[in-house]
Formats: sequence, C-alpha cells, structure tokens
Amino acid sequence: MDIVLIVVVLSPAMIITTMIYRLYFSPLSRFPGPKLAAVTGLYQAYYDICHRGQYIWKVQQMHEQYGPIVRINPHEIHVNDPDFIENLYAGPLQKRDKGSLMKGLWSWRQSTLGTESHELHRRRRAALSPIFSKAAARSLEPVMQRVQRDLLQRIDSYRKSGEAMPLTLAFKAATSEVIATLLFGQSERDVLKDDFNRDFGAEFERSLEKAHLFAYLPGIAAVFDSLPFWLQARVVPKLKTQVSVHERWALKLKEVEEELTAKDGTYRTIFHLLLNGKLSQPEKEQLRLVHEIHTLRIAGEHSTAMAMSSVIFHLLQNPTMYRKLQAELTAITPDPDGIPTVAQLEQIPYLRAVVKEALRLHPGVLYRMQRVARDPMVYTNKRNGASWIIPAETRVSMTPLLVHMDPMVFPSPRSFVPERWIANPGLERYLLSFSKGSRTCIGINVAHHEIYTILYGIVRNCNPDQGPGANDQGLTLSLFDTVRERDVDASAELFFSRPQKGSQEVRVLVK
Ligand code: HEM
Repeated sequence: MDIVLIVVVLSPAMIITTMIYRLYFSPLSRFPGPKLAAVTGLYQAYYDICHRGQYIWKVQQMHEQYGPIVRINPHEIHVNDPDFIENLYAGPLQKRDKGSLMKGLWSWRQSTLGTESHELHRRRRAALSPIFSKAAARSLEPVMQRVQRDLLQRIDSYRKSGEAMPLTLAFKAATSEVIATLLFGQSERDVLKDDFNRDFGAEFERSLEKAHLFAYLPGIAAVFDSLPFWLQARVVPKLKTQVSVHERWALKLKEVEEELTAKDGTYRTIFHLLLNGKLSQPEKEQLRLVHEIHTLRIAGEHSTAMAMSSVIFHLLQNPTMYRKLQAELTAITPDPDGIPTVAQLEQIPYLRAVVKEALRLHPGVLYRMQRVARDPMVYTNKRNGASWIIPAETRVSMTPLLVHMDPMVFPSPRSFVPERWIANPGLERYLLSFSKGSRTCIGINVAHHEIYTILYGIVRNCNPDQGPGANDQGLTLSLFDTVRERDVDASAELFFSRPQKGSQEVRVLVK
C-alpha cells in the first residue's frame, strides 16, 4: 500500500484512539472538567494563542461550573482552593518537579526559574542564593535611595512641563536600575533618561505577545538558541535588542572566565558568582548562564514595578488611605530629609498591608504555577468532604490571582482593603504572589526593600490631589486617564500579567 494512503488511514485512527483514551481510560479521566479540554490541548491553545492569553479566565469559569478541582487539559489538573497551597507548594523535603510550561520560552528554558527537575533546581538555586540573602538585599539600600531621589526629581520635572507622567514606565526604569546593580555591580541612571531607557524591557514585553505560541512549540526556542547571535538578530529582528544584550553578556562571561582561570575569583558580579561557584562544568555553559541572567533581569524588573504602580493607583483612588499611610511614614521620620532604613520601613504595619493588598489584586506573575509530585497527592475539598487522589507524576497547578479572588478567604475580593491584612495576619499563608515552598521567589527581599523604599519617597513627599480647596504644599499627584480594567487589572495572561492592548498603564499628573 502506498505510504500516503497508510498515513491517511492511520492518522485519524490514531487521533480517535488518543481521544478515547484521554476521555475514558487516562488516570485523569475521572476528574471533572470540559470534555473538549480533556481530549485536546488545542482547546487551551485556542484561548491562549488566538485570544491573547485568555485561558486563565476560562479556567476560572470552569471552577465556577465544576468546583475547586478541574482537569484543564489532557495532562493537567488545576486546583482553586487556598487550603491546598501548602500541599502543592511544599518545602524542600517533599520533592516537587516543575511542569514543562517554560520549555519553549526563549531564554528562560535553562534558567533556575524554568528548571523542571527538583534536584537540578536545588543546585541552580543554591548557586544564586548568595546575592539574595537579606544582608545582600540591604547592601542595595544606597542604590535604592538614589533611585528614589531620581524618581522624585523626574516627578518634579513633570510638574514643570505639565505633561502626564508615565508612572509604571518610570517604575520599570527604577527596578531595572536596582536589578542591574545587583547583577552587574553598576547601572545606568535609567530613571533620569528622557525615555526611561526602555529598549530592552519594551522589546521583552512585545515578545511576550508571542510567548504562548512558543510555549506550544517548544522545539523552536531550542533551534533558535542554537544559532549564533548575529543570525538570531537577522532571523527575528524583533528580538534584536535582547539578542545584542545577550551577546554582551556572553562576551563578559568569556572575559570573566579567563580572569578566573588566572586565579582571580572574587565575587563582583553575577558573572563571577556563577562561574566561580560550585556548579558543575556543563551548568556553566555560556547559553545556560545567559538564560539565567536573562530571567533574573526580567523577573527583577517587571513584577516589582507592577506592584508599586498598582499601590499608587489604589492610593490615589482612595486619598484617605493615602493620607493614613503618609501619616505613618511621617511618624517614623518627622524630618522630611530624614532617611529611614529598610528595617524601619518593614515595621510599618499599614505600609506592609497596602503592599500585600496590591500584590493580592495584581500579582505580576500570572501563569499557572505547575508542580509535579513523585507520589500521589490527596486533595480534600473541606467544604463538602469530597476527596480526590491525584496520580503521581501529574501536572498540578494553581493560579495566584484566582486563589486571591476566593470570597471565603478574601471577602469583597475585588476591593482594595489593606485593613484585612492587619485584622488577620494569618491571611499571609494564602498570598501566593511570590509562590511558596522550595521554589518561592528568590528575589522577595530585594522586591520588598525596593517597594518600601520607593513608596516611602513618593508618599512622604507627594500629596494626593484633592481638588481646589485642599491646602497642600509641595508636589501633588492625580491619576491621568488611568482606568483600572484597562490599565491596572490583568487583562491577559502572557506569563506575566498584561493590561489591555494599547494601555499606557498608570499615568499621573503632577502639580
Ligand atoms: C513584586 C515582585 C515579584 C514578584 C511578585 C515575584 C514573583 C515570583 C513568583 C510567583 C515566582 C515563582 C514562579 C514559579 O513558581 O514558577 C518567582 C520566582 C523567581 N523570582 Fe520573583 N518576583 C518578584 C520579584 C523578583 C525580583 C526582584 C527578583 C530578582 C532580583 C526575582 C527573581 C526570581 C527568581 C530568580 C525566581 C525563580 C526562583 C526559583 O525557581 O527557585 N523576583 N517570583
């Protein structure tokens, strides 16, 4: 028989057999969920690729229809129950691999963040840990304070010009400066630049629009990575800024490697740390380290800036809350030129509460955080006592934003209510914005220090604009054409949270 005929006859038969298996015989077949999602990954692909990261909302609807545990694709179970966080995102004693969600993402694949195996992840994370200790984060205080002063200078320059200030953009420049200092020991004064020096970050955000497509076609990123840098930039000119930065990192890695073989191995930058650490030789391969540095840079910049701009958005919408926070900040440094330490800022309950509430409503990392347990896991729905045994090696995920919308744990979940964190400190265990367990965000201390320092500078020195009757001296801020649904809330899950297309995110007028 002709080979074409064999393929024509066998392909539909194989597809039908696979569909029947997935529907009736797979170990996941007894879990609730739409049949179409159970038979093919194309269902998810349709929402994520054709409709710009909308599967997250479809998953939310599935939970409303089927309950807290749902099969969302042929190979994955999604749980939306805050009480399951501790089981799924367990500490290092319980082995958890990661699902392969990031396998296709260019320049993420080989990073600690993208690592699937529990053991390999532990080794990679240990190599990074020296620059993420609390003490190391504290050593960044001078740069954070410089960035804060530069931001205030830019705010004042917008007062003089009368133009609307793109606040989220300014915050991205601020966080990019801090992460650059952490990684490379120096940074450019991005905040002071007219356009906030957004080439790398803006190109990265544009490339996120295609992230789901590449996640579905994991081979493409691997092939692309195998090309020399000059060819990568020609093949996909839309990535040329990132490729040229990667090329610079690769050269620097080579330079540092030569220094180290000349027995000069002191830690000065991320290049020295990774090359001089205990990682095995294949782990120090150039491409892998470029992936590591790329994700650190991106992770350090995007979510932290989003957290800060959403805090300012909500405070400007609620001047009473703004004034309350301002009063607490003024109490610790009555002298307006005083500089509180991060340790002092961390002690201010309302500042902590405001930040947690913004992180709850607007977690910058939006994707489903998959974990794969090596033993079966038991999920019990405490609300009706029903139990499910999830087979070993199954991809199981939760989505921070969906957990944070549970009205039983967070009443009026869409409202900005910082007070809930003060009234009930136990809520902390349900805040999933930084993930939990052995793969929790390694940059959490750096992020908190940045957020506290920069918010202090702004809220202490600027007032909310409360109209003509107000008797405020100094700078006043008001929101400029910023709509929560369009510019602040997550509209699409492109791994990170993204606002509606065309949004200019949070902007303010300064008087
Ligand atoms: C508000 C700011 C931030 C948020 C909300 C955030 C959130 C997260 C989340 C949810 C994860 C876990 C992802 C997963 O399980 O797949 C994560 C991991 C990570 N974050 Fe952050 N992050 C923030 C700031 C930072 C900063 C400032 C840095 C670096 C300076 C950073 C570096 C990392 C790294 C390297 C990982 C991977 C950790 C691992 O897999 O062991 N993050 N982050």
